[in-house]
Order: sequence, then C-alpha cells, then structure tokens
Amino acid sequence: MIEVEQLAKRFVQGRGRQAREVRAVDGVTWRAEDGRITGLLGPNGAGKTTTLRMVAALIQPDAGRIRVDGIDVAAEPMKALGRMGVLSDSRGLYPRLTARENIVYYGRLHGLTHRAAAARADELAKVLDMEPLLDRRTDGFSQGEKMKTALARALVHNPPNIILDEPTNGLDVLATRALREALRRLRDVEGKCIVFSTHIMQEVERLCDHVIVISHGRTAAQGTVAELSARTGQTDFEEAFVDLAFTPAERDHAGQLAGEQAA
Ligand SMILES: Nc1ncnc2c1ncn2[C@@H]1O[C@H](COP(=O)(O)OP(=O)(O)OP(=O)(O)O)[C@@H](O)[C@H]1O
Repeated sequence: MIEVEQLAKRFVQGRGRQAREVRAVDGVTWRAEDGRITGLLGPNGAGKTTTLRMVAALIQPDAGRIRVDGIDVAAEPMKALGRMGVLSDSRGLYPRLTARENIVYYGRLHGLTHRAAAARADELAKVLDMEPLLDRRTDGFSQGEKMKTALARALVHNPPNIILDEPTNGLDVLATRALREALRRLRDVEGKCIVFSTHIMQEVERLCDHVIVISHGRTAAQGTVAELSARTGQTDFEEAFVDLAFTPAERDHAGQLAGEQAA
C-alpha cells in the first residue's frame, strides 16, 4: 500500500531575473491499496511525474510524507525501494544481453541468488506472457517487447508495489492491450498494489479500480470512474474529467480557441 500525504515540490525555472518558481506538486494526498490498480490522471504539467519520482525516492519532497507498506520513504529509502518496482520512461535495457539476462542481472543487484533470479524470470515471463522473448537479445526488440522486459526487470525482487509513469507511451494498440492484461494479472494473480500515471481517459476507464485526478499539483478528486462521473453529473467520463481537472477559465479559454479554429 502507498500513502501520500500533503506532498509538495517546487522547481525554479529559468535564471537570473527570468527565474520563476513553479509549484509542480502543491499538496497532493492519496492512497493506493493492495490488489487494486490506481490511476493518477491529470493534464500535461499537472504534477504526476514529479509525484511518482518522489514516491520512487528519485527526488526529495519539500514537504509532506510518503509511506510504502508503512515505511517512510524519506527516513528509510532503501527499505521502501525494496518494496517497490519502478518502471520509468527510460526503459534502459542492455541491448547485448537477452531479456532473461537483463532480468537476472537486476535480480542479482537486488541481492537474489542466480538460481532465485532465474526462477523469478521464468515466473514473470508466464505472468507477462513473454516466454518466447526470454532468450533473445533485447537489441531490436519492439517498444512493446522492451516494455515487458523492463517491467519484468522492475519486478524481479517481487515487490508488493508497482509504480509506472505513463507506461503506454510509445506503445501501439496491441502492445497497450498486452500491458493492460499484464497489469490485471499482476493485480489478480499476485495481489499487487499498482499505481500508474496517464493523461489518457480511456486507459483509466478500462483499467483503474481507483482514480486520482491531479490538477495544478493538487488532488482535485478521487474515486471510481462511476463515482467521479456521478459526482459531476456527467455520463461521459471525458466530460467528468474536464469538469474536475480544469478551472472554468481554462475551459472557456479552450472553448474560445476551438471556436476560432473552426471559424
Ligand atoms: N526538473 C524540473 N525543473 C523545473 N521544472 C520542472 C521540473 N520537473 C517538472 N517541472 C515542472 O513541474 C510541473 C509538473 O511537471 P510534471 O512532469 O510532474 O507533470 P506531469 O503531470 O507528469 O505532466 P505530463 O503529463 O506532461 O508528463 C510542470 O510545470 C513542469 O514544467
């Protein structure tokens, strides 16, 4: 389980007199339960990636608290990381190694014996439906094949929590479907707590048990797709998302732009 409480992070963009402070994350609070797929849904620049980078101990928050299975990430980052599998944007596989060797190598880095890491690679290949890939060099893999290998590598130490930042970026429709299926299996077969970020509504509708809408660095709303739609009185989830994630001024501005383009 992952609990995020009043998390905040600012960045300074530009230099000298041009410098300006950006509140990338400004008081985000949410909880992701075990055996559930939780989606962080928000427009571009809402603060999703920054939030997940803090959860994965890649950057430090200015304020707030993150607990992974009760472990405070700031106080015990290595212990918390041992309970997380993180799939970031850069897949970074070793091209000369086979998929199996990539996975086993990471297992060894996590302190597994060669035998345990190899057994886990076989197990993950079944769950992720990638057995035919295992003994091929990753050089020349498609985006979908790379993603599966990187996901298996992130899960080699069997972490109870999985974090994925925009995992379907660059994947075609079949690879996206395969990833969705893999995440469902990891939830249903292994009971993982899965958190992923996206700005794609359909992905959330198809996959998420729980949705956290992030807007301007804050938690704008959370619930199931049905709950969020009901709250806004919308039958279409895209309309519900627009109501929840954008201010009336932003919606008017987007409407004016669309009108000008149509004229
Ligand atoms: N290292 C950084 N330095 C300066 N500004 C940053 C940095 N990282 C993020 N930001 C800014 O913080 C804000 C939130 O960015 P973030 O990448 O977390 O958003 P996001 O919701 O993941 O967006 P997207 O869907 O476009 O990936 C943006 O305004 C971004 O420009």
